Amino acid sequence: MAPSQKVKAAFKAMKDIGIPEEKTKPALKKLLTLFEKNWDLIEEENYRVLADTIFEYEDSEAAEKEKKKIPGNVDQGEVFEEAAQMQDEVQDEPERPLKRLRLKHQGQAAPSHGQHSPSSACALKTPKPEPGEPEASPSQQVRPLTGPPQPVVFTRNKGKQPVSPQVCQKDKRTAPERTSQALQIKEPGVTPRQKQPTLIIPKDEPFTDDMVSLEPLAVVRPDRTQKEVPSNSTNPAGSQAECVHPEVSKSINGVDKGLETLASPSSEENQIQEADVSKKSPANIDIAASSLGEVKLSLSCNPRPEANGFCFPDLQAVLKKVNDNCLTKYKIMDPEFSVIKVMEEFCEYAGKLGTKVDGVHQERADNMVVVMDTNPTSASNSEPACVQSDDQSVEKDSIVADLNTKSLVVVQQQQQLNPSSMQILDVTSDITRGMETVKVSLEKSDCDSLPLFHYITQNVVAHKADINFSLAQIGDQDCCQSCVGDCSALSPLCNCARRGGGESSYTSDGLVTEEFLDKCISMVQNPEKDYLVYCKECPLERLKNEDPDPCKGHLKRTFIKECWTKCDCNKNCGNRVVQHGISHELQVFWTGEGKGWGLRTLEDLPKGSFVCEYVGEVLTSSELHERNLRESNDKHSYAVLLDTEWGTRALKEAEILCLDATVYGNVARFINHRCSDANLIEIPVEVETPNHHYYHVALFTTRKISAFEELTWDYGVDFDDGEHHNKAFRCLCGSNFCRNMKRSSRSRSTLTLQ
Ligand SMILES: C[S@@+](CC[C@H](N)C(=O)[O-])C[C@H]1O[C@@H](n2cnc3c(N)ncnc32)[C@H](O)[C@@H]1O
Repeated sequence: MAPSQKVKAAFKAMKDIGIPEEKTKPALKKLLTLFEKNWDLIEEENYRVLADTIFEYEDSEAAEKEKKKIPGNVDQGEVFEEAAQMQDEVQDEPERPLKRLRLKHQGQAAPSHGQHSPSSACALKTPKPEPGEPEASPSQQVRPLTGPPQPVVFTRNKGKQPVSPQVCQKDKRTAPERTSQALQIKEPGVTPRQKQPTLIIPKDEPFTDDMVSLEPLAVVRPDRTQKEVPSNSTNPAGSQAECVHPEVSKSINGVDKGLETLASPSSEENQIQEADVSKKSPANIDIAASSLGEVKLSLSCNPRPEANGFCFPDLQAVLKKVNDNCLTKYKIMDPEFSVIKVMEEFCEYAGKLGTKVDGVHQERADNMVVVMDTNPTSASNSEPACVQSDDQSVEKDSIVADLNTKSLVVVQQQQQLNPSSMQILDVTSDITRGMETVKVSLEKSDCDSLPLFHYITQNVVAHKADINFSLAQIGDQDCCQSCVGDCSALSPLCNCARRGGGESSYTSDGLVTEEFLDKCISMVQNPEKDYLVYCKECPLERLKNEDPDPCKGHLKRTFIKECWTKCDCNKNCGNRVVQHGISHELQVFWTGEGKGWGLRTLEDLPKGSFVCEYVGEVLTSSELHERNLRESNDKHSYAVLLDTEWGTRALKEAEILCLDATVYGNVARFINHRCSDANLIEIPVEVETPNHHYYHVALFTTRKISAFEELTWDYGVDFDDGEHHNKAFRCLCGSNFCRNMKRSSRSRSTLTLQ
């Protein structure tokens, strides 16, 4: 062929692959000079060397342009756009395969694609088709690419051998998987003998659930103008034998929406918290966490700027170097120190701080106190019949009575309470942990010293307290089976309402009637008058002394009888108040008056309002006595004595019941004492029992109370009873009628804080 025809043929070959004449011309000139017009060399492999030369010109032009760009101004979006563009080019420009082929020569990203093109300089192996891997057919010229740009790894072409991309060794997928991702690019006009190389683009790492559920917490990126670097591999340092994938960080990818980003300040903006660090930073650190506790820590190590390529060195060697460095640099004395241990600790603390207990994250510890799930009494006693209505499961077999939600629950002892099982309680918002229908907040100050206790909403029976009862015990006279609707509005009164002294105890507003209330107040304030009964041999005195003192007298109280399960009236009947629980906003606060914590109302309360029940463990007076002997050092006392059927017969100690709110209690355990003119009064309320052996201690307002007033209750403490094993506190109630100052010889009330 004449030289002019050879030139024409060269132009045509280039034109076929989309290269215009003006680009071909200088390259061809250069080659003719270089090869001394040896056209064979130029024509070889369908003018391969010519195409390469043209691309080299192109690339050096692009490199020139790159140099003019200001480094560091590339954002993640751009990076991705460019990377995605590169993929698009693979898809959209099959007519320019040689450009891709040329990349493998360099082992680096083409400057025209920016510094973000994935590449590796250490991929030197000749391609080995995977066993069973079918060769891509010409029809597979373009494969649809999804997701981030993937690395294409090439073997270096020495001399004039056809170059082929090599599947990275890291790609351990099965042959069929790879096949489906294979991309063959056919150069136009290529004869079978001149078969073009097949570009095999490694598939994405298998897309697993854990990847989906990971979201970057923080992306610490150094200079983005630096080259994307390969991630880890355990190749020996300096080995050029194997290549590694330049990973495309999922954090850059910006996928995985809707996943938990713990450290992200804003969930609206792509949930990536990004910290720019010095351009000289040697690493990218991505930390991603899922709500399942998985944490993915991704370190991308940037090679030194002068590096021409990068292969990850021996991981052990790196770890050793870091360990040694830490030991000296941070003056760590422990020779056992290791970076891996630090990472384990990272996981440990992430687990601890991220663990939800009772729906509350532990990291919100500022506002929390730890409630220790312990009950020394229960733990020290192996009696099987313990009652617990806290959030522990209830064994049906052991329920003594079929009770409604607000009544006593008797269950088999579930387990010994373990002091190590801690509960986190967000006490500032609600010390009841949602157990009451209203929140009981805690004023934030000094909440650390809030005593540890189990919040319960109804009494629980301790070991020996004998309060077995059943529906069968409730006779027709003890309930209202023919009532419909609201019993408090009935005339004549129903059986239940009448039991409160012939008058209805409640108004239609759910307040204790004025008359009933005044009677109760008078009873407590002037007990000597009419309401005391005396035992021949007082069991309480017997507990204190073998040679008992004479009975000091017990109040003969007036009870409220509420309708209950066996009654046919409406569940919202006006004769059901206490059983519905707390309905006013209350707050536990630090009194700062030497009395410790106290309770106050956050809303105005009219006279006769039900505030709360005094709830605790039901135990016998002898059990309480033993308990007090054992734990005599407690700062505060939380036990009250229940009245019983005093005067009707000789009572045994086991029949006298007490409520102890030391370990299990409700908000009432914070109510402080005030002598005589307290703004609350306790009224015994009969709900599920037809007798007065066991009942509910309900606290009602004695007058109108303004919001933020402290709620107080006259415990009926006899400050002169020096013989009592549990010394009464020095009263700081501030009342003009304080018995502690006057040392009055008032008789001991039947409801006495022990
Ligand atoms: C049922 S607790 C009341 C809540 C208690 N203030 C607290 O911080 O847990 C009863 C204890 O509170 C203290 N207390 C109650 N009223 C008091 C008063 N008027 N003067 C001094 N201390 C009082 C006593 O230590 C008493 O044993």
